Amino acid sequence: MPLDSMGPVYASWAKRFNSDLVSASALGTTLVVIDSYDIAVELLEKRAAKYSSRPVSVMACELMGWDCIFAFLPYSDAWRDRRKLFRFLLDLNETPDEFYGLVRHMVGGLAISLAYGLPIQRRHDPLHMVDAIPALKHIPAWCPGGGSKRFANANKWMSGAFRAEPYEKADKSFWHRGPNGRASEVAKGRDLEVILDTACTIFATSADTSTNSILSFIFALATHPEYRRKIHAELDSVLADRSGTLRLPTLEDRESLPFLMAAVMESQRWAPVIPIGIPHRTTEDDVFEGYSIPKGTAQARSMLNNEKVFGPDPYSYNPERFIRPNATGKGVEINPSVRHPNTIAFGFGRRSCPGSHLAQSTLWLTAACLLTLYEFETPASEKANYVGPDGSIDKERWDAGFVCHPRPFKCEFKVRSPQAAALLAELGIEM
Ligand code: HEM
Repeated sequence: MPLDSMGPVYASWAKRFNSDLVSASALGTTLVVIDSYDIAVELLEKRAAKYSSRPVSVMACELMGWDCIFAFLPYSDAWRDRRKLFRFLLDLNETPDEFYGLVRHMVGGLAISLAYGLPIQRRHDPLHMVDAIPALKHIPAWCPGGGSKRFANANKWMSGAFRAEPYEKADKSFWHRGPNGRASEVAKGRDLEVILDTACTIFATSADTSTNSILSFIFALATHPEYRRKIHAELDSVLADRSGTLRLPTLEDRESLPFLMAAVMESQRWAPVIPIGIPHRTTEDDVFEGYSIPKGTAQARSMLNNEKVFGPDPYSYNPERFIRPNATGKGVEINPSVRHPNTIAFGFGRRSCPGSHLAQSTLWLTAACLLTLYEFETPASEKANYVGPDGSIDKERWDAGFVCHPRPFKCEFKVRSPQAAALLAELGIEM
């Protein structure tokens, strides 16, 4: 059973056995790999009452102390309570180089503000946890045992620090947030454990995932300058006024920037942040098209690199797979007949990602602002380390555990035009 690069391995099983449903057993646990969107919907959504628990991970929960993150809890009242409070907190807010650290800091700060209502300073925040995002990638996705106890102990302090330290600092913000005291009413009626777990879950689940999705996007465009140039032209046509003065993009611009949207969609597909999803676990025996799926079976997915869904060369970065000429024939638009990767990337049914809208907005807005202001590219001397002669990315470049991200890569940023420099100056950012 692979513990690394699971997405591509599971996809290769589906291909080898020519089946959208492949089962494997190890250490007394059965795992079913689903390689079809329709089957995932049928089992994980339509039969959600049976398919919404999680495999018990001794390593993650008991040894590392991550059971405070409700993403790993079985389907239970404890999970329901935390998930309800999570929704409330989101609604309330509505809304190895330097750049690695900056992306981490930005996303970590957003997560802390959401979870605890604390403002985050630009860098070197006294709330140092922002820069020490929990290493979700180390958590074995479904394996009930496994992993070293020494490693687990070394990580256990993190869940304590993530849970207790910021809460103490934010305590007041729960009781005083909002002019009508809505937060106070909701928070006061709940057990402190639920509040601590929910806030810590927001931070733990959003920071690592969003950071990695942004880093993958930067990596994709740093190694594919031809697409970056197309996006720059598109941004200029939408964001510059007649005199050439640029403005920053907003979420309302999404539809007017189809190529940028396709580039974002393709980076989510090409480098899935959670390549096999977080496995679900059945709580009752089931039968699907003659196959028996016993109680306790874990299900993982591997569909984002599926060529039946997304077309040929699924391991190549190619935003064009999502676009088609528009009605005027002069521009392009998103092709609605190709599946949107978000319908897979954020999971299925009752356990699907409750932060998906926030994650999508964060990724799109970061991508749009970065490209409006900067050019970035891997230095020519480094390129051969990342990209093969056929344009494909070396698989060794990915740290492909449970949560996937590009390994540290070199990337040079420069302000892309005098108009971009003027916009930065207007924003008060000194160059
Ligand atoms: C690119 C970013 C992200 C990706 C790709 C992602 C993906 C996922 C996936 C695949 C799952 C498992 C779904 C399933 O079991 O069917 C999940 C669960 C979860 N996600 Fe996300 N996520 C992202 C960002 C976020 C953010 C920003 C937040 C919080 C603000 C968040 C909060 C959660 C939580 C709490 C769960 C557990 C849900 C449960 O077990 O009930 N995620 N996410």
